[in-house]
Amino acid sequence: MFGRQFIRIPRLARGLATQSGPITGVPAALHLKTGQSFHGRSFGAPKSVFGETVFSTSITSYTESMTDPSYRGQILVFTTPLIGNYGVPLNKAPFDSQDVGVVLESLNIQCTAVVVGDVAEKFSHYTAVESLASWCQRHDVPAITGVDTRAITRLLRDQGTTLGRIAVGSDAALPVPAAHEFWDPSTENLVDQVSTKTPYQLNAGGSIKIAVLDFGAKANIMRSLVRRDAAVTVLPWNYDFNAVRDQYDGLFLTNGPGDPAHCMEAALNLRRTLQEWDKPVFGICMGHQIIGMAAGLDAYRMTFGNRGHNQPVLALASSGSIKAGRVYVTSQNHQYALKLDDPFPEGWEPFFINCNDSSVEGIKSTAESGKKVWGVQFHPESAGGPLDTIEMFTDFVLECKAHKLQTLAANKISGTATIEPLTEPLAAPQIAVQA
Ligand SMILES: NC(=O)CC[C@H](N)C(=O)O
Repeated sequence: MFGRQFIRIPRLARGLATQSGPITGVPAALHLKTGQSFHGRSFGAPKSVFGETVFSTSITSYTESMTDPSYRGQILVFTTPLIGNYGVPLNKAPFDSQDVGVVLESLNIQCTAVVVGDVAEKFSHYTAVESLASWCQRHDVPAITGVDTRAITRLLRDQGTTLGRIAVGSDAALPVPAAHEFWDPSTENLVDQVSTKTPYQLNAGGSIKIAVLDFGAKANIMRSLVRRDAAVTVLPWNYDFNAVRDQYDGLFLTNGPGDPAHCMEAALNLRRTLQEWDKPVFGICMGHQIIGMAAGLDAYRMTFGNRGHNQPVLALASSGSIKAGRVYVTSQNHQYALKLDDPFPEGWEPFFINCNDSSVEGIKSTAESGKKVWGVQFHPESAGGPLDTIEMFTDFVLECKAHKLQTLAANKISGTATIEPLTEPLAAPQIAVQA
């Protein structure tokens, strides 16, 4: 009914559109450990890889998702059928006090491979410098198009996250490998592969000092702290923060890939911190799981992880900008969760719960505990949005400032320090959602 003339691209858009890198036409397949195969064409690196097959329901931000270190070891299936239409930006920013050296979430593609229904062969965006295909090829990441991602998603939604293989070229015609041949990324400490090896600083002149334990941080977490005038010191995931904690006004624990059980060392260090130190602590995703483990909760592997930018969570308690009884739409990427123990460990309470599957989405220290500790399973800073909970960063920074002021005032009374004036109120965060 709709002839070609009705979907013609206007002249201007045609001018902006750029040819993609080559879609090779080489055969490729997704093989699942459960025996199913999906056949399509390769548009990425000409090699075969194993990984954990997961799906994301995000409609935008394929570039942010693919550079999120939490996707390490995973074959990422996008449920949105057309991927690649706005290309890939130049992933470099000045490494200075205002930014963290990258435009996306990290410098490299972090997922093991991508699976899309229909890769865009032309792209158009004012920041784009290359196509999704050429980006994958340059980063040696296999990618497959022309498969029924709806069927794959329905399968994963029924049987849960499944180990898989992207087979490219002649491998695509081979039968599904034997079960024991599939590589299981959860057996490895992936955090150790993506965490910084040496400490580094951002925005050294900031008005409060935050230590960040890096489990595989998304760059937008650092930006969200720096934009609120925090001086940020990024430490390796297993750094013993207790040795340096007196220098800081707050502690932040980032997201990160894989099974949190591999990071028990960090949870035990944190347990001591929480017992002996009363400054604010905030954790996101893996960081939230580590806080929970330090508090005595168990983490478990979910059959169906949550990945996408449309996960609704219900606040069970009020704190700062968060109001009990409200539902917030959040960005998520996780396979593990904290158990909803009843009763919760003393001094702790559930903060958020997922509206779809009732999993724990956040915990916090109780008012009676005298502590200021929060962990959330979702990503308040999500670069692809939504930003419903972004003000949790402001809450954290303000709590760090308030604690600093109280300590200085107490020391002044005891004659051991002078009071530094608080800097002017925090400017409204300037968060630009990247295309
Ligand atoms: N984004 C994250 O930090 C993920 C946490 C953990 N790797 C999980 O899958 O649950």
